[in-house]
Amino acid sequence: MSFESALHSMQGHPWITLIAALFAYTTLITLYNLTLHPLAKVPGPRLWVLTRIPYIRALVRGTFIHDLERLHRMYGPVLRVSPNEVSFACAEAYNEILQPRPTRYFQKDPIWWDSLAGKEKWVGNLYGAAEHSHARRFLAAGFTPRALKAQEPILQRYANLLIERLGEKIGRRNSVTGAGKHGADIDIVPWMNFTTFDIFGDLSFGESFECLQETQYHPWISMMFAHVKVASVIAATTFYPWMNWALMKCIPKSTRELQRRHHEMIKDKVKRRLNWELERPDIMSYVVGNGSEKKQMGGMSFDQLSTAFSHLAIAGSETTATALNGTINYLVQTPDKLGRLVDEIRGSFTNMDDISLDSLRGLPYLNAVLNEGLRLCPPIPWIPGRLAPAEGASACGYFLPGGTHVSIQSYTLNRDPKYFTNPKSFAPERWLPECKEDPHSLYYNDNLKALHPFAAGPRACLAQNLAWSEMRLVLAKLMWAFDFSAVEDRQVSWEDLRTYLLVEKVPIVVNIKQRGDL
Ligand code: HEM
Repeated sequence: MSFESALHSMQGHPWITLIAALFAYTTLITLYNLTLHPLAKVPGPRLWVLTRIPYIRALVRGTFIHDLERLHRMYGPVLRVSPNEVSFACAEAYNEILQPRPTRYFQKDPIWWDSLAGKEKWVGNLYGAAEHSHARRFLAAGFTPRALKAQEPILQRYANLLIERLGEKIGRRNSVTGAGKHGADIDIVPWMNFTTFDIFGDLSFGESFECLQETQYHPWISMMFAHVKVASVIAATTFYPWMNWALMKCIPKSTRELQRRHHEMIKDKVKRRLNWELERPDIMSYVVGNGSEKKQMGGMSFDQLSTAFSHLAIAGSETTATALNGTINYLVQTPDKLGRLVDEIRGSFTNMDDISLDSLRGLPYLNAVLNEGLRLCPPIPWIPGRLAPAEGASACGYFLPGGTHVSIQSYTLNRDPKYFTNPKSFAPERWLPECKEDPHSLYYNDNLKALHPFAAGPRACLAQNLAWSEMRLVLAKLMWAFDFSAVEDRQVSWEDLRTYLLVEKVPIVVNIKQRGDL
């Protein structure tokens, strides 16, 4: 049959025509994506290159970082993960993508950042360079080393409260079970979150979330955790507007109402804080001024200020808590490292009250342990959502046409043997200065500069000083006051945890007892 007669016989059969047209379209798109597309030379698995479905499936199932690690190991550090998205697992990407040049600015991708943060803008999702740096300047003053020094009493108060409450819990458990010197098996995950949320609440609103006091999550925090999982699904579907529309329709009215009420609660907290006449060197004071010297709120409206602080609460608490959870989980599974850390802390201080932020900065093993914890358990395991500039740009040797979606896989990179010897082992020693000076050291060739848990460039984490201070203080006081050990049959493998933008919460149960020698 000739082509004309085939066409002729289709007339009067609209379904056949439709199916043939779809088939022809799909074949052309497939051929284009594989051969003529500007990203055709970037390696990647066929199914991912041709459609976004495997990508969305991985996000929804929480296996994204593990799937991408596996694919990067197969295809290399630059990977095409959908028709128009490239994932990078090479250290240069932090510089080439996150450090803007006059002719090259990878802006944040609204697909990701609007779904994560909502339409109301704050520093995390202001896309233009100028508006972002304006907003960041106002907040940054509250996170400088000088500001932190003034905030230290607040950090100390909650670290001490954590030790007190844990001590009570161990005591109560022992009196019930009669376990005495065996201590108690405790899930540390909520405890780390209680502490970091309470610190952030006090530093921002002048009132904690009372988690340590009540030994339970504030309902607002539970809702935020649930939202992060949902946001990951929402972000995944935003690539297909119809899918996103359908999903949004499925969100029950009651959930929207809950969100609205919680937003109102944050507004109330901000309102109360704004009415203070007290001089107080907290984060909010740098934005709104102190006492009678109220400023212009950094040019922000009241709603913007509330939105900013409601996002900061999660950016600033969940991340630090995850790093601590992951680090303690690795520590109890490596008793020799745990012992060395305990010796360093207990050998450096006579009283717990002597432990100060200044003194902790100089403890080499503590800092090495935390760097290693951040390497293996990065609280933000991948830097999602950047867009190649309209004129296109190169990164890690590949040209990316304008509008290409890009991301950096920190989790994959941190476990790459090219950068770290025995990459899956928890080895704080690699961070000690003596390893870098001794060519016989196992870790001499490690590329420590490949680690960027706080990202890089003008949008790098605004509060690295605060995060480091909290992590050092909480870990040091825990090690000073208690003896930790693993609980048989309750060990968690960090590599098995699912990730929905943030790492899933599973109980990390460890044995804690009052230190015996006090
Ligand atoms: C261990 C703890 C923390 C880690 C690993 C961490 C990591 C990061 C990373 C990777 C980014 C960049 C995200 C991106 O651009 O895609 C970021 C941004 C940010 N972080 Fe953190 N963070 C931590 C703690 C905190 C704390 C305690 C706060 C505040 C109280 C905070 C506030 C912010 C803010 C405001 C941004 C956005 C900065 C901007 O867009 O200019 N973070 N953080």
